[in-house]
Amino acid sequence: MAVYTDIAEDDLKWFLTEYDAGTLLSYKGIAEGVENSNFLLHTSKAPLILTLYEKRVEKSDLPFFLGLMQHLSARGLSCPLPLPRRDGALLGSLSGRPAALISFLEGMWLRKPEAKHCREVGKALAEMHVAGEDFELKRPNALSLDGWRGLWEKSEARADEVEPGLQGEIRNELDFLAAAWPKSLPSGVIHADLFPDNVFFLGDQLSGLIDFYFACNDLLAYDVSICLNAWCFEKDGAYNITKGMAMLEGYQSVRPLSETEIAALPVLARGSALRFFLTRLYDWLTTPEGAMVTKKDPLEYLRKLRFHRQIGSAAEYGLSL
Ligand SMILES: Nc1ncnc2c1ncn2[C@@H]1O[C@H](COP(=O)(O)OP(=O)(O)OP(=O)(O)O)[C@@H](O)[C@H]1O
Ligand SMILES: N[C@@H](CCO)C(=O)O
Repeated sequence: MAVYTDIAEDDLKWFLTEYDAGTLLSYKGIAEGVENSNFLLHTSKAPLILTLYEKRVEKSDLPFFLGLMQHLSARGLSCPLPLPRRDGALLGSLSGRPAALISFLEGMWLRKPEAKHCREVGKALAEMHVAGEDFELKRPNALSLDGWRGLWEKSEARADEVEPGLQGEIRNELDFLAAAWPKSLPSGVIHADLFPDNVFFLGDQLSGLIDFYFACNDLLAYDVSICLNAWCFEKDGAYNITKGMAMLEGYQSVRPLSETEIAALPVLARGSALRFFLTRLYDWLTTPEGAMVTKKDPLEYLRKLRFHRQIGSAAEYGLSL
């Protein structure tokens, strides 16, 4: 579930008076998601999403996330649009949490994406990268090299409980990535978490991107590698080159990758696999048994990391070089 904070109906009604959002007809908590508390609201005007930001989200980052959605939406990207309050602010407060109302996006996320969907995702990712070019706010990626090391240090002592030998393997990986990480690739605003549950489709048509709460400034091709990891592997752990090819073609139909970006893909994919391995490992080791949050399997990302280690060139991802 992801309703960490409950809301009282009267508080919500009071909160809504700050907006031109109509009167409350109904509301319910949304079970999906792990980071924040989300509610679906029906008002006399429109369906809306209410998000209460929980402790892992820095309040000082919220203007970046909400401003980015506004910016991308103004440039034609389909993503939730934050509703301004009557005083113009995008952020309010409810049940002691920072809170925002955002537009409801029609569609569903795909449990079994196919190559044609991967192509759409690649294209939408590139469109987001282009639309983000003139976004003025900046947010460094807290989950890049330095952040990985910090996260690892919190889990390291217990890592071998998850798989024997992990301690040495991950230490070596961090050292490798610190030495090999590309320094001068094109950078800009990246989504940084564009997994299937953050992309909505209506039929086969992509209807929008959600969940910009990891968005930041980083290497654009790193975002591509996140999507290859999240979309192009099968449940049995095998890389699906047809999906990879479709995703990369979709991306390059909007923003062609440079030769240096292409050459860096295997290293970037190792980094992004490690990033999701580490956050999942930390959650795995720290989420108490019985908590109502579904823990995600860190080993899925360890297997992906091992796959990228034996990649010889980006052609193996489905790129025609
Ligand atoms: N704008 C929106 N329109 C429609 N549904 C939405 C919208 N925003 C969120 N949702 C619903 O709420 C769920 C959780 O949202 P979201 O992924 O942003 O939460 P989160 O807690 O930040 O999750 P995550 O674990 O992915 O970081 C989504 O899967 C979707 O069902
Ligand atoms: N997409 C992340 C979780 C939310 O950020 C994962 O699958 O580990």
